[in-house]
Amino acid sequence: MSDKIPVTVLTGYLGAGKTTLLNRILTEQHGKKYAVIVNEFGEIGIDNDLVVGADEEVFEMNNGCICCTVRGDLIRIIEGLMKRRGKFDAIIVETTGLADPAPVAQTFFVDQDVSDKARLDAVVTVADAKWLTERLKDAPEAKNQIAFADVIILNKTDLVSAEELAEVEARIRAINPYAVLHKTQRAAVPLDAVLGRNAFDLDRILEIEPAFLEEGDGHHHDHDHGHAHDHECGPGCDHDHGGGLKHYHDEHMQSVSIKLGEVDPEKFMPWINDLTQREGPKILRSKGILAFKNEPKRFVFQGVHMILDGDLQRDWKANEERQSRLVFIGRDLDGDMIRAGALACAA
Ligand SMILES: Nc1nc2c(ncn2[C@@H]2O[C@H](COP(=O)(O)OP(=O)(O)OP(=O)(O)O)[C@@H](O)[C@H]2O)c(=O)[nH]1
Repeated sequence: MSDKIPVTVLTGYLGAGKTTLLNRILTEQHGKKYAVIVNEFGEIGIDNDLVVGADEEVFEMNNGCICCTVRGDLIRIIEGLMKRRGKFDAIIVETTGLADPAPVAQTFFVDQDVSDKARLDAVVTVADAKWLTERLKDAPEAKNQIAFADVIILNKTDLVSAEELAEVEARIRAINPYAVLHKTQRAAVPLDAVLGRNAFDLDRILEIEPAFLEEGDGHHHDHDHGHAHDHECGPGCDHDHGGGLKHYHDEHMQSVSIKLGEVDPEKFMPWINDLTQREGPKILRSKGILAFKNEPKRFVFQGVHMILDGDLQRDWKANEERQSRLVFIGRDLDGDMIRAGALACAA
């Protein structure tokens, strides 16, 4: 048991602060070596590029339905890591904001090879104090992420009043009275609040999810995809949720990914500001790494609805192509309009 490698699953809805927390963990003086596995919604990997850390290795899982392709991918990556044992002290899995944590957590129990060598240390859920209340109404994944958490990081307390904070905390407690909860700005928590918790409690999960340990028969899928449209699970999906929580895949969620060359900041800044102000309610998440003309540093922007952040970060490396990449995630996005607007910012 004790020589099993601990795995921390980092979850939380789009833009809650998972990468912020991950970077905080990785930049702290910990003297440990972590393997980081990220799984991103959207065609162009941006997140893995924003994870800092010279010592860590970052592995990217495929996009897609976490219960099918991604789970196979997760197993494959972990098995690969196991072959190189001794090199890592722990594994951290950052799931997409749209992922249901159940199938990820389940992997550590139902897959024999994985469960022989790795143990789920804790599910850590980052919650956005500003937006969680809204998401609990329209995004079942957000609720499941809270329900499954052993540790909850209630982040972005700077964006809400004391009353709003108390309200969102009460909502969290109504779903999950057990998790240890930390209120933070910029996900500032001590490392030991998140790692090495030995907190995953299978009995509690079986109470809320009685079928958690049951592997499906490989054909039967009764997880609810949120609407009438039938979801085709790919081969290899052996995932079956019985009773307990409802599990959804939000198939209305789209991502628009754009690549272009150098960008003119004089065009880009007003465009992105205007776009996120106008379309902010629909754009749940936006992010990009931009090559501004005549600028040696990479400009990184991050948006959650209409709240935008952006700054110049590290230099472009000599061997790196000066390419701009943008991703927008949301419902009912006008992809053509967004794409045309972005391309018009070319330098
Ligand atoms: N105001 C405020 N902004 C924050 C805080 N923590 C993180 N952010 C910002 O929120 C945005 C999203 O943070 P990320 O850490 O990228 O969120 P994420 O959960 O990894 O996002 P996805 O992986 O896309 O789902 C970034 O612009 C952060 O700088 C906070 O405590 N307060």
